[in-house]
Order: sequence, then C-alpha cells, then structure tokens
Amino acid sequence: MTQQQLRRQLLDARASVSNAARDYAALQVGEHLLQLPELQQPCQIGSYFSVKAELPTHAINQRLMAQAHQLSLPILHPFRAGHLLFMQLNQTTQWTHNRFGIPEPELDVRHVTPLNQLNVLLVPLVGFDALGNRMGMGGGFYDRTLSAWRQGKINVLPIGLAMDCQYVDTLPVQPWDVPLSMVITPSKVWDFRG
Ligand SMILES: Nc1nc2c(c(=O)[nH]1)N(C=O)[C@@H](CNc1ccc(C(=O)N[C@@H](CCC(=O)O)C(=O)O)cc1)CN2
Ligand SMILES: Nc1ncnc2c1ncn2[C@@H]1O[C@H](COP(=O)(O)OP(=O)(O)OP(=O)(O)O)[C@@H](O)[C@H]1O
Repeated sequence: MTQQQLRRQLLDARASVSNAARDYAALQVGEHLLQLPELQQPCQIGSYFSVKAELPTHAINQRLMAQAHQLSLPILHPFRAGHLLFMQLNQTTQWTHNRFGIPEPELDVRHVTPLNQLNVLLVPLVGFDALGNRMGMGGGFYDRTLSAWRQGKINVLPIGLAMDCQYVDTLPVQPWDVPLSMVITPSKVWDFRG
C-alpha cells in the first residue's frame, strides 16, 4: 500500500466514527490528559482547533483553560512556507480561517508564543503506530515544528490525540518524521519515551 492509500484508509476509518462516539472519545482523552503529572501545574500548551473527523478539541481546550493552563493555537506562518506559528489565546483574540478552511487566531506579534515556551504540544494526526510514529495531513507542518525539538534545541512534550481506530502496528517512516512522546486515545495512554 502506498503512503497515499494508507492515509486515505486511515482518514476513512476516522470519518466513519459517529459524532456522538467522537465526542465521547474526546471526553475520555481529556480525562487522561488532565491526569498527566506534567499537567498538574499551569502549563503553556500548544493545542489545535479540530476540524472534520479529528479528535474534537473544543471541550478539551475549554477544560485546559479552566485549569489555568495558557493555550496557544497554530497558524500558518505568513512567509515561512510549511511552518506554523503559535498564537496565545486571550479575551480579545480575533479569528480568521486559513487556506485549508481551518479556524485560526489572527496574526498578532504581541501574542506569538515562541516554541521554546511551550511545555506541551497537542498534535493532530491521521494515524500513529506502536513506536509513536505519526502520519498527518501531509503538509509536514508538525515535522518542521518538531525538528528543533528532535535536535535538542527546545524542550516540549509532544502528545498526539487520537481515537483508537487511528492506530496501525507500523507506519512507513520518512527521514524527517519525528516520533511523538505520547499518544492519548480513549482506551490507552501510550508513552513512547525511553
Ligand atoms: N486541526 C488541524 N489544524 C492544523 C493541522 C491539522 O492537521 N489539523 N495541520 C497539520 O499539519 C496544519 C494544517 N495542515 C493541513 C495540511 C493539509 C490539509 C489538506 O490537504 N486538506 C485537504 C483535505 C484533505 C481531506 O480531508 O482528505 C483539503 O483541504 O483539500 C489540511 C491541513 C495546521 N493546522
Ligand atoms: N523538517 C523538515 N524540513 C523540510 N521539509 C520537511 C520537514 N518535515 C517535513 N518536510 C516535508 O513535508 C512534506 C510532508 O511530510 P509528511 O507527509 O510527513 O507530513 P505529515 O507529517 O503527514 O503532515 P502534517 O505534520 O502537516 O500533519 C514532505 O514532502 C517533506 O519533504
């Protein structure tokens, strides 16, 4: 199977989950997430605005903010193609849509969160495997975001959020792919750290 066929298959599996089951999955993932030792003190958390059949993050994001965590969401970098910027949310955040139709905060340099200030990064994914390898939407955005972390330049805890149907035993790995530290699904907290 080609990478493209595998992505299609995983996207189809994700899309076949009912909305109710998806919301329940998010509730369970949120429970696991909030219980992590790393989140027992206020953190800077990079999250995402879920779209389509992704593990829904709206309720999770609300709960994180209610627990005094600071949330930042990704926006497509205005001139570094393929890169993300993280914008810290506040009461006055203005919203727009990026070219993929994904809601994102408007660029405001006063609220950019440098990557090295994020303690935790919640990562959307299409599929993941037993080693923490991740397949995304194919833009390479999170691989570029995480390359500084892989090189030891920054310290962040990347956590994939997923439904159980997004698991496969083995994903093909490309040189630029950066394995996640953890993946949280409704049934399991996967910890891939040493
Ligand atoms: N919620 C969310 N935000 C995110 C990501 C993500 O995966 N999820 N990204 C993670 O990198 C970045 C955006 N990356 C993307 C890369 C490609 C496509 C894309 O090709 N979309 C197709 C539809 C594909 C399909 O549904 O089959 C399209 O819009 O035509 C979308 C987003 C940043 N923000
Ligand atoms: N660190 C990097 N530097 C340069 N190019 C990169 C880097 N990481 C990924 N790419 C490029 O991005 C493209 C897409 O990569 P890949 O298919 O692994 O994306 P993905 O992880 O599925 O997507 P996303 O992270 O956006 O959800 C590849 O063609 C690759 O050349």
